[in-house]
Amino acid sequence: MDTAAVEVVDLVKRYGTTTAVSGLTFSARRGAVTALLGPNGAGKTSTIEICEGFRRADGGRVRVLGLDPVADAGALKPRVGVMPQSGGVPTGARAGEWLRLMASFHARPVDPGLLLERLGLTSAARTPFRRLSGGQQQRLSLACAVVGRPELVFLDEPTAGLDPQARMATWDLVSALRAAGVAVILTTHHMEEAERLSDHVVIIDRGAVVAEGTPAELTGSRREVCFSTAAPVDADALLSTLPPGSRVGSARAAGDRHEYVIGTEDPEQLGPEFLATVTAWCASTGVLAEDLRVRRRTLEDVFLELTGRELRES
Ligand SMILES: Nc1ncnc2c1ncn2[C@@H]1O[C@H](COP(=O)(O)OP(=O)(O)OP(=O)(O)O)[C@@H](O)[C@H]1O
Repeated sequence: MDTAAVEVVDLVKRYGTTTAVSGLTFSARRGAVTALLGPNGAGKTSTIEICEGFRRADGGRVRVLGLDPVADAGALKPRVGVMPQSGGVPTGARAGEWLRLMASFHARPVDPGLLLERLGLTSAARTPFRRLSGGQQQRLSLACAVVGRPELVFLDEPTAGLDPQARMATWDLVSALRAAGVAVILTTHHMEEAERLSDHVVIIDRGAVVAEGTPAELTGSRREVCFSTAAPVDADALLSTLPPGSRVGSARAAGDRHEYVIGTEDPEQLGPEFLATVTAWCASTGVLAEDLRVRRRTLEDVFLELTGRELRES
């Protein structure tokens, strides 16, 4: 079948006078990871909860596996896994027992013991949900979402608050789901998570899509030269020694340092010679460029350029 896993067209969601989602359109392919990336309050959870059938839209059209998430909820339930941002498990339920119960509702579940092991939860199998750490609760919730071998899973902020090891385990599981042909839709405000995991990134701000594409399409596979100095430098003078199309991406004071980002319009231009020209100019003007490096443009940079604001929480 060729239909998208999820199709959202002109979605609108209001809470009283707040418009949380205002005309949002995107689609997510089967067998691919789609990330909804945006800052807090961008409308990601509202969107995903409408797709899950938990909330009703005030406008627009949503199809999940070709069906209506509210009218066809019964048909979708066994085919779709949901990991909410929090909750979903009774506080007194023991982790292992709850997961086995969830598995029993499905015709061909994953072995709950293996899933617990994979997510580092084996030693917590007999612990009631309320006694699990926040990270363990999240991983149990993820296990519940995938135990029934769904065709599509929604993961709302799956790694928020996880330690690096648990985050890796979650990322590995998402990659394995994708390899098994599952469509994964996740929300995140971590650009690294979106970049590392996703085939398709939908950048959302104030309830609407501001850009979308593969991580490489969005960042343009661009590189930039960054460095910092103790005193301000004449960036225009530096630019005059660089090839046409070079530009100062940013020049700003950060504490008692001055930080510079130099880029090019044509990604091919930023090679070894470009870097040598920067360092030669620094040498000729007596500037010590500290923390000098060539880095790839990130989704964070893209978001900043598009909205003038930072993606990360302050
Ligand atoms: N139940 C609700 N009642 C009133 N306002 C709400 C409700 N849920 C969300 N909002 C508001 O709608 C906007 C979008 O919220 P939403 O949770 O969808 O964004 P988000 O991108 O998922 O943010 P976060 O990363 O913080 O979860 C915010 O301004 C939020 O305060």
